Parts: sequence; C-alpha cells; structure tokens
Amino acid sequence: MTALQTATDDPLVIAGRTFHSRLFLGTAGYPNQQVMLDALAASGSEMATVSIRRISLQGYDESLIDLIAGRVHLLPNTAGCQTAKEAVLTAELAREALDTNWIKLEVIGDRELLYPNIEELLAATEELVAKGFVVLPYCNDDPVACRKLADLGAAAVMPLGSPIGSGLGISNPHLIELICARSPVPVVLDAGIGTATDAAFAMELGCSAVLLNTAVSKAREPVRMAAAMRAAVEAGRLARCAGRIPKRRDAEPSSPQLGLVGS
Ligand SMILES: CC(=O)[C@@H](O)[C@H](O)COP(=O)(O)O
Repeated sequence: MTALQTATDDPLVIAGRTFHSRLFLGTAGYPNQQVMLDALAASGSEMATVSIRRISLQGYDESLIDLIAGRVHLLPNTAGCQTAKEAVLTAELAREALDTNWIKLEVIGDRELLYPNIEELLAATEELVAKGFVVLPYCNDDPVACRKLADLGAAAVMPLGSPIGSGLGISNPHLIELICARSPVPVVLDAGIGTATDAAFAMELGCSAVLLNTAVSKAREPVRMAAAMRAAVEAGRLARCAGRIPKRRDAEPSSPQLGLVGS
C-alpha cells in the first residue's frame, strides 16, 4: 500500500455504516436551497442532519428531503425537544417519515444556552436504544456523561465544542481530548465550530468526525467554507494519525550542528 493510499483509506464506521468523509453537515440556515445543496456537495459529507420540526413547519419541503436523501444519509435530529418524552416521540415520527432508525438526539435544558439536559438525554437514549434506534446524542463536553451514554448503547457521542451557533470553537480542548481517549464509541465534535482551524483541531484532539452547520450556512460564501471544512477535517485527521511532535520549551536546531562554518 502506498503512503497516499494509507492516507485516504481511513473510513469511519458507526453502527456498521461506513463513512469515507468524517464531516457531517447541518442543513439549516442557508441563503437558499441551492446554496445548501452546493455546500453539501463541496463538503464531501455523506450524512446531513435534518430537523423534523423544520421539515413539517418551516417550508423545507419533501422534495428537498428527497433531493438530499438521494445524495447522503439523512440524520434526523430532535432539535427543540426539552424532555425525553418529546425527543422519543420526535424520533418515532422521524423513523416513520424518513425511513431511518438513526437519530441525532438533542434534549435541551436551556433555551438560551441550548445546553443539553443530561438527565433527560440519558433517559431518552436508554428508551430509544431499547426501541431499536441508532442513537447519536448531542451532549456536554463531560467525560462522565459521555461514558454513561456509551454504556446505555449510544452508537457515538457528540460533545459540544461550544454553544450551538456561537462559532466560539472548542472551549475545553483538554476535556475533548480526554473524552476521545476514553470513549468506547466514536466521538463526533458537534456545535460551536467557527472556522476551519476549529474543525482541524477537533480531529487533532482525537475526534472521529465533526458535525457543523452555522459556520458554513452563515459564512459569506457557504460553498467555499464547506470546501474549507472538508480540507480541514481531512488535514486534522491526517495530522492526528501521523502523530504530532512533542512540544518543547526551548529551541532545537533542525539542521545538523556539526561542521558549522566559523565553529
Ligand atoms: C446541525 C445540528 O444538528 C446542530 O447540532 C447544530 O446546528 C450544530 O452546531 P453549529 O451550528 O454550531 O455548527
């Protein structure tokens, strides 16, 4: 196998489904449908999140869902749910409407911060796993919560980098690194990505993938930013696999010191 093949032959497997792209994209907030479709293509993503509420209430019509579904896997989410009961109902509606048992589980504990309600999230995860769903919960950057979710059968965990839509990047890189090091299931960094360096950093910390929306949909040029995110996720993954050099406090010459002119 050549070095290039080694670099590109690096699929991600979640619940038995293989992904060649480690970037998942949200579909909300684009200037129009065509820009969203072009951004999706530029991102190289093989899975896109869709909000069940948005489909039914906000004009993201079925033809668009059909269009996306022809290109990528759909990952319905339970955005806006505040209790386990609401989230389970939304997941069941999504399974009926979109014919998928995959669900991105969001149970929000605070409408302003959009932070997860961990108790409700754990309860919903347990119930949905028992009902046969492939559950990908959006959660805090908390190693204990991530461990509990994995123990309950989550197929991946999706800790936040920073609040949804904030573009603040990764607030607690140390915690994300710890979660990645300990997690028995893939870790997908979800929310708060602001630009390409954040996405590359997530991968360098050991994340298996990145899920983002606002950084692309609200960029001045969403399609170009989608391409940037694709390159960033690939670069971060390659760097992670290649192994960064240890950090040093002092300088170390990169050229040989023997035979210096003037020595
Ligand atoms: C798309 C999605 O499912 C959400 O989790 C969220 O929108 C992602 O966060 P950002 O918009 O901050 O990338």
